[in-house]
Amino acid sequence: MMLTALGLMSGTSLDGVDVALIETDGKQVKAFGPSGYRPYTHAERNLLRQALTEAVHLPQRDARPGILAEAERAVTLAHAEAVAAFTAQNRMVPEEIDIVGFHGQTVLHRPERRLTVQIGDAPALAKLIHIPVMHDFRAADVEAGGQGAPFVPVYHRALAQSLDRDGPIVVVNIGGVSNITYIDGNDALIACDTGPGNALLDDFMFRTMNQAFDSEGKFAALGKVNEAWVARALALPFFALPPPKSLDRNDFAALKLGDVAPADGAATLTACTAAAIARVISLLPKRPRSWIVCGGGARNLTMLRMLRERVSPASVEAADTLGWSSDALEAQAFGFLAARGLKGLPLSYPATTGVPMPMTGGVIARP
Ligand SMILES: Nc1ncnc2c1ncn2[C@@H]1O[C@H](COP(=O)(O)OP(=O)(O)OP(=O)(O)O)[C@@H](O)[C@H]1O
Ligand SMILES: CC(=O)N[C@H]1[C@@H]2OC[C@@H](O2)[C@@H](O)[C@@H]1O[C@H](C)C(=O)O
Repeated sequence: MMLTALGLMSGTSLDGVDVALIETDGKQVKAFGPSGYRPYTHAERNLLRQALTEAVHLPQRDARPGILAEAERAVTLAHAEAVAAFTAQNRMVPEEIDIVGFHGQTVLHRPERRLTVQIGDAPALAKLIHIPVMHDFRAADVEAGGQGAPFVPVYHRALAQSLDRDGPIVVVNIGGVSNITYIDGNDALIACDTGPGNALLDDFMFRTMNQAFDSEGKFAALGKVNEAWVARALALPFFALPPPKSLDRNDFAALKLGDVAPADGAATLTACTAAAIARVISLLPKRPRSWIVCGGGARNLTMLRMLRERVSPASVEAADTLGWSSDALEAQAFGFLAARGLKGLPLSYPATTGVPMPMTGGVIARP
């Protein structure tokens, strides 16, 4: 049975809520619907940054001490507004949407402690938008000993099935953190986080240039890469670990550039992200022939160039050039995952998160 699923994603970049509609049976994507975006206000972004700091000490996933309760209310309301604006703009009524996939906002990710925390009140959201809401996608996986991330690989696989090209293919998501899905026919689905995405670069641009990000990678294009610094960063043990593996947004926050010219710093951090993605090649069964890039990093032309240089002679394309949506892809993925969760299909596998057996997940809150 085909479902109309609305995915809601608030990623580690803390920029806003992505909304996307898809029609799917949880196996194939019948159609992409419209998508939308509700940016966080400055106040909300600050609140989320504080929540991330406070979450470091969380003992369990349902605890909301201090500012976390306020941050959770803000996340829930921002998502309710995002859905209301989306349905109004597309002249839809709640009855036309079968299920909402609500990722929430990750504030802490510590799979080694069997702990991953996404804030957002799904029962409250369901009541506000009058649609059943699936949430807590990562919890069952982490409880069973999995990494709890990445979760988009099953969606990457569904999209890649419609492509007519020789494998292996890698789909790369460059968000706050970067992750990859390796697809080689029906035989292999391997996934992991690869290292930093845009988060270190965004934080650096904010500190040195008072800008939220390096638009199109124009600033990094003016700088010189400190290759020795990149090589030292990539010597950290995480990069040599085989997949599956995952990261918290702030796992590399201690990587400091020291005293550098801002453009050189931006170039070096951009190169670090590209090099960390390319580093995964030696951990995969075969050398990928084709790289498809999605997430906000796909708009960073310097990032794409640096990745191209490092994975050559394989091709590197932005997902949009294939008719996929770089921006809406993760939100679509959580709509797709909600449909899979409703049907009891696996969301994660031993080779995507390290969970001992294919695992379904998600919890439903009804209005
Ligand atoms: N035009 C652009 N030029 C360069 N970089 C951009 C552009 N637009 C967005 N980005 C980068 O992409 C980031 C947002 O990416 P995205 O929305 O994929 O992240 P996310 O979903 O929050 O993260 P994650 O995948 O880690 O959950 C921005 O913070 C910025 O660094
Ligand atoms: C714990 C968590 O929220 N992880 C995010 C983060 O952002 C990118 C990368 O790290 C990925 O593992 C994951 O998001 C995507 C949507 C995923 O689960 O596939």
